[in-house]
Parts: sequence; C-alpha cells; structure tokens
Amino acid sequence: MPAPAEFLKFIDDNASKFVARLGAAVAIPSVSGDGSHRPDVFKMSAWLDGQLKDLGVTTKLVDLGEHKMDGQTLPLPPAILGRIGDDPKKKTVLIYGHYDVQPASKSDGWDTEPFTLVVDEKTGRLIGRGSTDDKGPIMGWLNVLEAHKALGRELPVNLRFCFEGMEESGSEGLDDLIKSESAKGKDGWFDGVDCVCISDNYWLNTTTPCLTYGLRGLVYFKLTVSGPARDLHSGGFGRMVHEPMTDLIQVMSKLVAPDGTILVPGVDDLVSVADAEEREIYEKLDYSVQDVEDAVGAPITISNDKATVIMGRMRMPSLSLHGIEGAFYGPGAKTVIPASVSGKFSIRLVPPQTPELIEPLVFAYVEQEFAKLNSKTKLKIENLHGGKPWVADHKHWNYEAASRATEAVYGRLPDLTREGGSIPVTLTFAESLGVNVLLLPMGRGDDGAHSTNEKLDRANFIEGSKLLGTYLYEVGAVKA
Ligand SMILES: NCC(=O)N[C@@H](Cc1c[nH]cn1)C(=O)O
Ligand SMILES: [Zn+2]
Ligand SMILES: [Zn+2]
Repeated sequence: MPAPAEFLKFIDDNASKFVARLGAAVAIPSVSGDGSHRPDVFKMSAWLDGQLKDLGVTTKLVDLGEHKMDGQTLPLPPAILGRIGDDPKKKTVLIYGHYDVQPASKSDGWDTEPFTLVVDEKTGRLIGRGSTDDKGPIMGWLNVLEAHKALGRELPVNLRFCFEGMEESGSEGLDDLIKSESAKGKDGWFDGVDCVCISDNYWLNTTTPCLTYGLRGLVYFKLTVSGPARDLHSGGFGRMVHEPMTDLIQVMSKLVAPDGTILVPGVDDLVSVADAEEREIYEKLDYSVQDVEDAVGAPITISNDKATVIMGRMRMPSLSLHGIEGAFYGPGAKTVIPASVSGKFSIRLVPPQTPELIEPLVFAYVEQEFAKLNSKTKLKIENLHGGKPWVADHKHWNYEAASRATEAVYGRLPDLTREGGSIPVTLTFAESLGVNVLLLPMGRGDDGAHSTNEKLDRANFIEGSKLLGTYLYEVGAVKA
C-alpha cells in the first residue's frame, strides 16, 4: 500500500525543521567510549525520551546497571523502550537504533566542529558526528511520528522502540534486557512483535539504495605490554632494558599481512572459499573498485578485482589494528620509553566464526609470539567485547515490504547487501524474538561513519524519512 501523499508532502514541507532537530541531537556529544562524556550520553537519553513522549510514544527508561571502562566504574546509559499503537489487527514493528556516537574532535582532522551540525548548502551535506550513525536514522523515525501526529493520521502498524546508548561500546547490558523481556512472554515489552527494522548502516555506493541481510560479528582485543615502573629517558636507559613498545609492535606486526590475510592460525581457515556462483553475486553488485577509492579518498584497494574487494567486506573476516594507548603521539620529539602500552585490535567475523571460537586462537597465538621475543616485559591480553555475525532470510515479507517501499520512494529496486560492520544486538533480536530482522539504511557509502567529517546528505535524510514511513505502510498491507 503506498504511503499517503499528504505524509510525503509533510516530510518535504518540514524538511528544514527536521534538519534543525538533527542539529539539536548532534549537539549533544553522547560518546559512549569516553567516560568523561557519560553525562552527555545520559543527557541524550533524556532528550530523546522527551521527543518520543511529545510525539505520543509511551516510554520506559530501563536502568542497565554499571560497567567498568578503563579502570572506572560507570553507570550504563538507559535503554529507551517505547510503544505506540495496540491494534491487534495491525502488524507490530520493533524499531532499534542507538543514540550514542563514536568519539570526535576537531584535532582528529575535522574541517568543522564535530558536534555542531553544519549544513553545506552547496553540496547538501549535513556534517556532524552522529549525522548518519545513528542520529539521522533515529530522527527519521521521529519525522514519521511527527507527520502522523500533525496530520491526525493513525500509524499503519503498531510500533515498539528500543534505543540504546552503548552500541559503539559493546551494547553492554542490552542482550540481558532483550532476553529477560522476551522470557516474560505476554507481559514482556516485545510481546507481539512481528518483525524488526534497524536503520544503522549505509548504501554500498552513493546512488543505489539497498536492503542489508547480513552483518559481520566482532571481537575486540586489548594487548598490554608493561615493563619499567615508570616512563624512562631513552638516553639513560635505551639498550639497557626491554622496551614495552618494541615488544608490542613486534607482536602486533604478526597479526595481519598487508594483503589482509589474518596470520592468527585457524581464523581464516574457518571460512569457506567462494565458488564461481557466489563470486557472481558480488560481480553483479552496483559497486566498483572506483566507488571504494572514492569513498576512502585514495587508490589503495587491496586488489583490483571487484569481487575480491567486495568479498573482503561482505563475506570475509578482517583484522584491523586500531591504536596504541600510552604511546607518545604528540608534536615534538619526546625521547621517552613508555612504561606500559596497550595495542587495540579487532577482528570482524563471518559465519561460522564466533567470538567464543576466535578468542582462544588469538590468546594462544599472541602468547606464543610474545614468548618468542625472550623479553622480560609482561604481557596481558583482554577480550573487551564482541558479537556474533548475523545473516537473515531476505526473501521474507519484511524484506519484500522494504523492497516495494524503496521502489516507491527511489523509483528503483534496492540492491541486496551484506554489511561489513557489526550491530551485535541484531542477532539477539532474531534469536530471542524469533522474528525476521531487516536492515534498512538511510545514508550513503561515503558518509564517513566513525571517520572525520561524518555526514548525511540532506536528500537521504528527507527521502530516507519517507522511505521509513512508506516501509511501515507496506508492512501494514502484508497479509501473511
Ligand atoms: N553502525 C553500527 C556500528 O558502527 N557498529 C560498531 C559496533 C562497535 C563494536 N565495538 C565498537 N563499535 C562497529 O564498529 O561496527
Ligand atoms: Zn551505528
Ligand atoms: Zn557506529
């Protein structure tokens, strides 16, 4: 069933107001991975809760307890559960999103202040941290609610919401909440949910809308090498003592080869090799090596073969080195031997890999490589967090509804993609609720989520809001 014309018109007519609301959301620096911003994550939860209530949604803030991060005990931001509509004749759709964001600072290389939404009138870009990941899509749902409230129109489905503030830091506490609510059956918040929709990923390229039926899993490690009791002068102690940074870099250099091959024995071996038929799926996608180069801003793809490059993101595991905590990195030439350094790396997982299968392989290999150094420094390895990969049935009516909605809004059928990123809660919803989960992205492949100058194109924000609403009408019309 097509969305009513007055709904689509309302979205167009109120575009500036919607952009301003996105600006208000971006202005709250709700960075979950930095303890000093934890009050901002709480501020964001209160702001979003207020918006939902104003739009007629009944909400409940669930306290998820505390957690330890970087030696601090911190309160976890609440999960916001919401509900609107209780018509037994209608389908019930559960919407998930996250209101926390990745860290950002001008000194990382942003051209503008990351927590001030900048509207670039020339390019139509809405630039700011969280614009595409994931505040823009959450605002998209608010836009749909606002249109229906203002027009005095009933929603075509019952809606349930689950918004969290820890997605970028391992979704602490959320799995337990979903499992306990599901176990309550009829009295649980998610009772009666027919399907789940998550808008928290991106088109492959900049022009072709897509539906996403797979996500990679993740397992994130922290590798600490410590030695002297304090930082040392390299003139005073260089070549007299074992140095933590030297040892850490030796071990980290053994994790992954420049061509992306994971060197931890057994990790790549768990994954099957794509046959000719499967390669063809990737060959046919509307995504080229040039698109990748455009998105990353340089000709640095691992291969010139399109299918190999795309499979690297969609159906292969990858190991990335992220950073070294405790290392000297400022300007100048400080001649220090850091006393303790922690290397951060993570592995993106694909079926049948799971964090439980990968952790022992990594621990054993890292310890073995460290032992080969014959160093008197000390090594500690920790698994910070993880999540399993997820693949859904893309022939389900939930996907068919989204496909029709995409055609109605964008005038073309969507590509079907698997995403390289991770949203661990996706699998928890699929398993605990036993329903189909759809990923319906709003932004483009060059949005720069997690990167500097993150943006969401105004056209994607506005057409994307229409898409979310139209999808609800298509679900509402499903007879199954
Ligand atoms: N938009 C989804 C996303 O960015 N997910 C993160 C999840 C994560 C896990 N640990 C840190 N972040 C991702 O990196 O894929
Ligand atoms: Zn996200
Ligand atoms: Zn993210």
